[in-house]
Amino acid sequence: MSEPLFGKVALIGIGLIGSSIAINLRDRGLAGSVAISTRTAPTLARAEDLRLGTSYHLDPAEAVRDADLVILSVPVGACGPIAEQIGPALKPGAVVSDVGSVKASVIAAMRPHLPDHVQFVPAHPVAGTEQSGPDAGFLELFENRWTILTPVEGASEEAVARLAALWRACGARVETMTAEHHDLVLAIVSHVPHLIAYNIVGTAADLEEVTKAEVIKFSASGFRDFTRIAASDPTMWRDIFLNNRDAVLEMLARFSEDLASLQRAIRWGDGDALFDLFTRTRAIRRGIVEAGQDTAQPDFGRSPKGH
Ligand SMILES: NC(=O)C1=CN([C@@H]2O[C@H](COP(=O)(O)OP(=O)(O)OC[C@H]3O[C@@H](n4cnc5c(N)ncnc54)[C@H](O)[C@@H]3O)[C@@H](O)[C@H]2O)C=CC1
Ligand SMILES: O=C(O)C(=O)Cc1ccc(O)cc1
Repeated sequence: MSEPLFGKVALIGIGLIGSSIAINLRDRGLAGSVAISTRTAPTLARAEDLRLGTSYHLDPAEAVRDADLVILSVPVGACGPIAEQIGPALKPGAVVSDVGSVKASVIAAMRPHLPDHVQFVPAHPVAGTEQSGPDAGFLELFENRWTILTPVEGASEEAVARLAALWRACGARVETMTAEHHDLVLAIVSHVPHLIAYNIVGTAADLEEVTKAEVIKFSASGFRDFTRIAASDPTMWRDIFLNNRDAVLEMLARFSEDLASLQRAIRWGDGDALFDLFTRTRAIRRGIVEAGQDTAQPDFGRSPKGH
């Protein structure tokens, strides 16, 4: 058990990420009290059954009253409207954060609604699974994974350091960068790969000459990995693509060019071009494994609860 890092923490949204944070706060003793707010009564009741917090509220403004730290764990498109709801109820000096997979548009949507007397430190734990909802969370989710902080101008160093300490106490490694750079990096390492997975599974599902039964029966592990990713939450991913539009389109343009050159290599029987690329990409994979960044991969979809 650690010393509580914050007195009262308010968690708005209690899906995979919110519930994983709640479990960390509870099991590691990181908060004096934890107020939970979510949109629907059944989800709130489930959070209470799971003992994820110490008080439960349908009204987010009620949950954030007197909170020292507020974390929004909702689809990125919901962050602006929630900031508008909670803005007037925030305590002076409170740290306000989120966990959204896109940063610049979330900051633009939230900032106008936050009073000057709070410290806004947006964050993104780069850790997750394809599961969602309050039952999906688990203690180890953030273990050895990166959390990226994108503090806005004017946030105090003390607020950034306190939030970083909380994420480290959850087992995460912490890095700070601008929101724009975050969005570019995540477009290539997370958003475009998800789009590729949604696309290939959709393509396979629409084939006429290959039946769905055959796709399931003969799916090799590569295709199965795509289906896991393509099972990710539709609302969450719709919001990510709508909110990281420019960076995703930029990376997709590069991707399409490279795909066209692979197409050409296959058409013209250019085995050297294929072999050279596959050799380079194999080295990248080995680098990831050597850096210890593959450790969470086997857990994805196989959390301790057997998800
Ligand atoms: N799932 C993942 O692997 C990761 C997700 N994220 C980010 O974390 C955030 C939450 O994602 P998850 O926990 O996976 O989602 P989730 O679907 O498991 O939970 C979302 C929560 O937000 C609430 N919610 C949904 N729409 C709402 C609205 N319009 N107004 C108020 N509340 C609403 C839901 O009731 C639920 O409590 C998203 O912004 C996502 O981009 C970040 C890292 C990883
Ligand atoms: O399940 C997977 O493979 C993921 O990639 C999880 C994930 C989804 C969204 C994020 O912003 C970060 C991590």
